[in-house]
Amino acid sequence: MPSPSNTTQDDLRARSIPHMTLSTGDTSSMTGPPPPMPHYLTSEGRAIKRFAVEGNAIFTGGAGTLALVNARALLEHGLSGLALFDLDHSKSAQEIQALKADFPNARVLSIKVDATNAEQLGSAVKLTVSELGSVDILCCFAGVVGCTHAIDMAPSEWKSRLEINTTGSFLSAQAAARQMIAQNTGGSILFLASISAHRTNYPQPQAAYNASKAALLSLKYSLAAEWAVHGIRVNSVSPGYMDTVLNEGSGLEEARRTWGERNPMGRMGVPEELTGVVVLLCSQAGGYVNGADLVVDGGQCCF
Ligand SMILES: NC(=O)c1ccc[n+]([C@@H]2O[C@H](COP(=O)([O-])OP(=O)(O)OC[C@H]3O[C@@H](n4cnc5c(N)ncnc54)[C@H](O)[C@@H]3O)[C@@H](O)[C@H]2O)c1
Ligand SMILES: OC[C@@H](O)C(O)[C@H](O)CO
Repeated sequence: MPSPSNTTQDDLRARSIPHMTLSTGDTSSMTGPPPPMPHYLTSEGRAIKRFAVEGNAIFTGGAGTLALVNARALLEHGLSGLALFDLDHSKSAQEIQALKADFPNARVLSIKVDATNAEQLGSAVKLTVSELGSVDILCCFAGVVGCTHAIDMAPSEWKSRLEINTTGSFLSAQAAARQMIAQNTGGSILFLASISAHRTNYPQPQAAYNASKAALLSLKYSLAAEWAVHGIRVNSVSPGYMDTVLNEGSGLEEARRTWGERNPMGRMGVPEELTGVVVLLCSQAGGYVNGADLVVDGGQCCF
């Protein structure tokens, strides 16, 4: 595994734009030919489907509602192989069987992995590579929410939200990026942030969840900057209130009504409404999107 310990930001920048120095405005500083255009921008490549998804993808939280809907969308756009990492696949066994039946030409794996455990992640990435051949896309969907007033929150609850939502996403990205760098193929990494990273939710109190998701917005900048030199893009998606099990349950009936009323479109989102940006970020159409966060919330953040 390459060791980044002696690599500075300047080294990385020099390697990523080797054709020019870092002085501004003076075109005489161009010292060589510009790098070749990515193949999908060449005249030959323009004919290809820009929203085609190539290679193999890992989804953490892979038995969750949003993960399964978005994994299906990637398969519909050409994904070759899929590895669903989750603590518990039993609750979604039927949906996973349906994916396998609907895409008989794709390989679909379910692997029990705790996304907060670096060792388990490393082993699961190795298993994915031995079964599918490569890791080209990582979508970090593992996440947990909880509604507790900050004043009452136990340290254990605070730590648990950050451990799964933030640390888990970082460790998953690190494990996948190590593999992508070893392959020398580049790749796309996606964090599931939330509008909770941008705004405080109303009416439910969820300070720990919000902080854990806001950290992902910062993390994707750092990783996008560090790993672009390896052809790895790192972005995030911030959904608003989507109608999934995460937002069901006793005590949330009133909140669900409020979320709809405070949305310019007057409703929560349905999981399929997230797939457009996920396909974009995982396909060549998103080839120059790096370090970005795309909000999909029906306008909830307008107010
Ligand atoms: N549903 C929404 O409205 C909404 C909005 C914004 C962001 N999100 C985010 O989207 C992601 C998916 O949400 P969802 O609605 O599909 O929820 P979900 O509960 O259906 O899916 C989450 C999955 O993560 C898994 N998981 C939890 N901890 C894990 C761990 N340590 N290791 C591996 N897997 C683990 C769970 O088993 C579950 O299958 C979450 O990160 C959530 O915070 C959801
Ligand atoms: O902010 C929207 C989501 O992150 C989340 O679904 C919600 O806040 C959980 O109650």
